[in-house]
Amino acid sequence: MSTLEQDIAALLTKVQKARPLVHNMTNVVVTNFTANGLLALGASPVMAYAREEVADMAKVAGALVLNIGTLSTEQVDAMIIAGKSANLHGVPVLLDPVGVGATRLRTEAAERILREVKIALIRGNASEIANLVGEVSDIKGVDAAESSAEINAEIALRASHQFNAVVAITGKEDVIADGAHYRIISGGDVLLTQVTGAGCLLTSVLGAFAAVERDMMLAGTAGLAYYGAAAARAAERTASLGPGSFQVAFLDELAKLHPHSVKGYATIAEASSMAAGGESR
Ligand SMILES: Nc1ncnc2c1ncn2[C@@H]1O[C@H](COP(=O)(O)OP(=O)(O)OP(=O)(O)O)[C@@H](O)[C@H]1O
Ligand SMILES: Cc1ncsc1CCO
Ligand SMILES: [Mg+2]
Repeated sequence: MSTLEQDIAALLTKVQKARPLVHNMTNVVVTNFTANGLLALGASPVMAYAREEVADMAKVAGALVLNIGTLSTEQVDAMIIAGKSANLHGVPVLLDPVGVGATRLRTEAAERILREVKIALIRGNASEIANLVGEVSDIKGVDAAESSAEINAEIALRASHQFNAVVAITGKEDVIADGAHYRIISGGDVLLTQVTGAGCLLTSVLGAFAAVERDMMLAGTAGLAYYGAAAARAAERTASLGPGSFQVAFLDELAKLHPHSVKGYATIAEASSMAAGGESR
């Protein structure tokens, strides 16, 4: 195994042993799926929203995940309280900017969160991250328009500079960037697009990895690779049956993940920044 493969394998074991508490402030569509997905992975989910308690919950969590999928102004106020508490106590904060660019409320909420809270990792689809960096990109509700991995890598690098955070853009291929480098992770299955909240759960899964690893580029890479591998494994068994069977099998595969599960099901390609030629190493 390469060093990176060894590092991400060690991280999966760490998540499974530590069972990190992930505090999710997420949307009403995906709440149950997110909790079950985190449990399957081996993490401990908690959802807490009241402004009176979020600072206390974020303080004791391993990671805080902010997801604006069904936001209200009151909820964003509470997210900022939680985020500031997490920042104060060294708890990594992740942002899923669901539907940014689709409405002014969403765009302004994401901008406000990024201004007032130090975000360690942002994960969104191509349209969401493009809109965050001020690129005009088609967004239909919460779903992304088509984009290529190379264009996404460039946008992720830009976003990571702009927000001083690691940025993951997911889609057919996932990219993750830390300002200087990016990686392209291939895995997953198109059936994930038929399961609502596949992206939202992924952000929370990245939260579980971020809880046990301070290097967000490494934590994010591990989360993307294992998530993609679990989906590919589930699709192998259930693609002919449809999205319902796939969703169940996917949860099962998250629960069955072991350090070697990525091999043959997801690949990680490493590259330096586009300015340096974007060569694979
Ligand atoms: N065409 C595809 N083929 C394989 N995997 C895919 C494809 N599209 C998305 N995925 C995978 O689906 C997961 C969710 O990514 P996606 O970009 O669809 O999130 P999203 O748009 O935020 O989803 P949602 O809003 O439903 O939560 C990722 O693991 C990604 O790799
Ligand atoms: C469908 C949907 N609408 C708002 S959030 C959400 C879940 C996927 O992001
Ligand atoms: Mg999403």
